[in-house]
Amino acid sequence: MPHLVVRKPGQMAYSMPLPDVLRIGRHEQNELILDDNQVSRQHATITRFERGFEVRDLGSRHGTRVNGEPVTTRVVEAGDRIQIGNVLLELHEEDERTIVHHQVTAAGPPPREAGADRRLSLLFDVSRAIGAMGDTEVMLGEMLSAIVDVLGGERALVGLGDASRGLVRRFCRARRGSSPDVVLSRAVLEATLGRREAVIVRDAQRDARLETMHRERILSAMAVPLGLSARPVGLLYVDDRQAAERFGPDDLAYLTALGHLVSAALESAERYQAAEARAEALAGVTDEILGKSEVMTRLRAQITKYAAAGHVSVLVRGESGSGKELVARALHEASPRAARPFVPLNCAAIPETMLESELFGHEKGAFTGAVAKKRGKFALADGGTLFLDEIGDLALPAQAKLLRALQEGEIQPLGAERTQKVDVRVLCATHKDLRHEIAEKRFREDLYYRLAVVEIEVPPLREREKDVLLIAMALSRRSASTMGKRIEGFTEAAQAALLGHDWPGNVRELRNEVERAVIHADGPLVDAHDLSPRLGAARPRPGQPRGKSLAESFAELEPTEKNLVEEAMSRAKGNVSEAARLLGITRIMMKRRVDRLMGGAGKDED
Ligand SMILES: Nc1ncnc2c1ncn2[C@@H]1O[C@H](COP(=O)(O)OP(=O)(O)OP(=O)(O)O)[C@@H](O)[C@H]1O
Repeated sequence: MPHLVVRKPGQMAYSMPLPDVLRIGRHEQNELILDDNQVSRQHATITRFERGFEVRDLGSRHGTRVNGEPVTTRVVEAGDRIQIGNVLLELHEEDERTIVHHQVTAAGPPPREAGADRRLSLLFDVSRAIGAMGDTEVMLGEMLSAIVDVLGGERALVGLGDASRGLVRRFCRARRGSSPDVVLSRAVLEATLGRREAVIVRDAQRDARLETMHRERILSAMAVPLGLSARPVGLLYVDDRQAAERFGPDDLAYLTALGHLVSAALESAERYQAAEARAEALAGVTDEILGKSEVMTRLRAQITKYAAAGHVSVLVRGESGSGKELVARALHEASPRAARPFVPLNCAAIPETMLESELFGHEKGAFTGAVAKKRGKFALADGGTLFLDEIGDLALPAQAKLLRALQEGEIQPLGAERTQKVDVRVLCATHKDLRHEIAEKRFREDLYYRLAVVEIEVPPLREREKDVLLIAMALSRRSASTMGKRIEGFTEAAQAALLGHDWPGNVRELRNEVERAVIHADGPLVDAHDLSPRLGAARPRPGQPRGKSLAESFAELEPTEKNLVEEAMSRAKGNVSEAARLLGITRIMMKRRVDRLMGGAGKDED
């Protein structure tokens, strides 16, 4: 069958069967559309006649050449090269080669033949499946079945792998009644995975080199490499054991287009899975931070957001024991620096004279007592995160040095002659109001802006009452398991005591309290008497300001009570029993209140 190999510069060469009349040009009505600015809309024709083919130029602007010569009409035969614009057309009488290799590029020819609708619908289904970002395995399975159906092959396969490892995963579908156990030919693997070429085997039995195909009795096959970037990720393959010449160059072009879609799908699935794994890892990090209250949910979201910006300084504010360090650790662990060290330093716990050496390190003999060289926290945290707790307690001279280190991105150990570059993310925490400290000239404003690029506020436990029992429950289970005990929960009295306390020491105090209670508990439930006596006090009423005695608060209820009693008496037109009914209390209780609050103004109907 005579056919034409079409070679466009920088694109995949392909071949097409020659019809009786082939119109060539830029216009869509042509059988061979060449999108090339040197090609006229109706450029030339190739027409079959008895003894061969004739090329005719249709008055094109840039002309038609055969074997380099400009022509108006010319009889052409196998081996002739027709130049139209920048495109070279080669005429072949028979398919001399059984294997046609093609360079793979993004473009392929439009399939123009019967069955185009089914092909289009397969393309549509595949692209839709990819858009849906569903299960990749299901998508591949469906696509392979459709390839078998649409291209008329026997078996279709997606193999994942590369030239060095071979195929590490396979997905295969076969026509009904055929086995999907495909043994791939080495020639196919070398072409697709090794050289990244598409390959078509038109009649394997005519090529003695294709040993595996002979053995497996495969007659026709096609394969295209998968992978959009330079990295090959596998191949898409289809074969047939019943017929030679099952596939033509158009089929190969079509398979190439499908291969591009599958490659895109595989690459986005890979990115999607990596993103999911990262999100899961992040969730694991913030899971450590217990609490389901709205503020804690917001806090976890902030951590995830700020962690991603792996260089931004964060100031964590909150009362002592509220979880500031826990937040800082989560910020580190969820950040791209997670594999590098997290180095904490409590600025309040280090004597002022030692602070500089703690932060920046010192050389041997830098000062009295410096008997050996020491690396500072900055150097230890290189590539990772330095957590400066109680930053509000840092003395002014140390603040100046810290600012310089942050500005320059380098440190100078005490006694060292040279500075050294460090890549450190600094996270800070404080229970102090740094703006107040700035106003009092105890904290440098420029350092504050450097450290507090973003701020996270950890709320005190008393403001997230919802979390108290939840955290107590989780921590009690944790403590119990380390002590080899079983704790199922807290009695109602114990719960009331936990909720009644206002936790000035925050979660740290709650953790200590729970540990203590678990030690004391005899059964599976922690009771009120297992808790420390200071938690035994009755629960303050909601909204009761902290620090007031119960008696004081109770006294504050009197005006409200008086208003309600007067209102009820007025509506009941002075009838005590009726007023009592309105307030839902007994007549005697009402009478007492009327006497006390209204000076016995009510009518007594008795
Ligand atoms: N939301 C929480 N979930 C679970 N444990 C918590 C939570 N908040 C704090 N903790 C625990 O409470 C203890 C104190 O927390 P952390 O040291 O982070 O507080 P802090 O605010 O940094 O305290 P300080 O200011 O005194 O250094 C730690 O054991 C920590 O694990």
